[in-house]
Amino acid sequence: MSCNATGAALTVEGLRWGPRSGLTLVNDIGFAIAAGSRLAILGPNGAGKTSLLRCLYRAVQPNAGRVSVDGVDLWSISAREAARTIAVVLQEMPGDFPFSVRDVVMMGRIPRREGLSGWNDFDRERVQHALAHLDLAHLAGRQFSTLSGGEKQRVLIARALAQEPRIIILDEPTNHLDIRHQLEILELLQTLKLTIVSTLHDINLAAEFATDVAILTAGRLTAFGPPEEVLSPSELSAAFGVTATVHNAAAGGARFSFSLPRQGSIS
Ligand SMILES: Nc1ncnc2c1ncn2[C@@H]1O[C@H](COP(=O)(O)OP(=O)(O)OP(=O)(O)O)[C@@H](O)[C@H]1O
Repeated sequence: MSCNATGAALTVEGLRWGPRSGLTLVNDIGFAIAAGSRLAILGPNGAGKTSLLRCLYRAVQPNAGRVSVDGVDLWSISAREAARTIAVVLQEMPGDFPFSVRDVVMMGRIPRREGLSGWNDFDRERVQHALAHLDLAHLAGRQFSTLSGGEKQRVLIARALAQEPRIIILDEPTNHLDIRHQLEILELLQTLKLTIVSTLHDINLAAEFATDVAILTAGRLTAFGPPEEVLSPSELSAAFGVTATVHNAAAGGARFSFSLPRQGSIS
């Protein structure tokens, strides 16, 4: 990753996807974010957040609608070109993965390799840079499978950076992380000039991290916009079926607490 790398604009129009006919998990979704934005996708379990992400990084082809990066339809370019543009950090981590940390980060360079050529000095330099950026240089020789959940997560983010993408898509990147590492990872992502799209379950973290927030409910986009507009008690209460209370809104740093509603208090 070059520290001077820039993000790309992402536009989603009329997006619909389901794994089989009669089952639609992503339903008529549309939004646009500018280059360098950080979009947090929120919503209850099973709302379709991961399914939407899969459409955004070209893991599945939409049944309708389109996803464009800087105005170019993601399905009009090759898979390799898409992989050079979009890096993905997923929740699932293979348990038995016989590679060193350096090898795993090097895998990020695969879409950038020419033909069957081996790694060159530039690839090695990019990997070293990504390792240093995530404070992983001291773990470079360690077997990936021996790392803690938080360390693995940092390695996967380093792999994404080594890819030199314009957009990074992350599925619950703060899972497995203690609060300090959660804040560190989100701060690191904030310092990049790339476009970031991430699902998050922690609404307070999302409020601090995101420039744009999307709320998904039952496969549909029910709210989209800047966090100060979208993250309201009424919107959150409706989406999650809880009672959301806002604190410190006047100080500019809204914080929410949540409780189960008393019967009849949520429509
Ligand atoms: N290939 C599939 N076939 C059938 N159902 C699926 C498939 N993929 C996902 N689902 C179902 O679709 C719904 C949405 O799944 P998805 O993983 O996108 O939700 P999510 O919002 O990411 O959930 P969570 O917050 O729990 O991770 C879930 O009920 C899930 O079980």
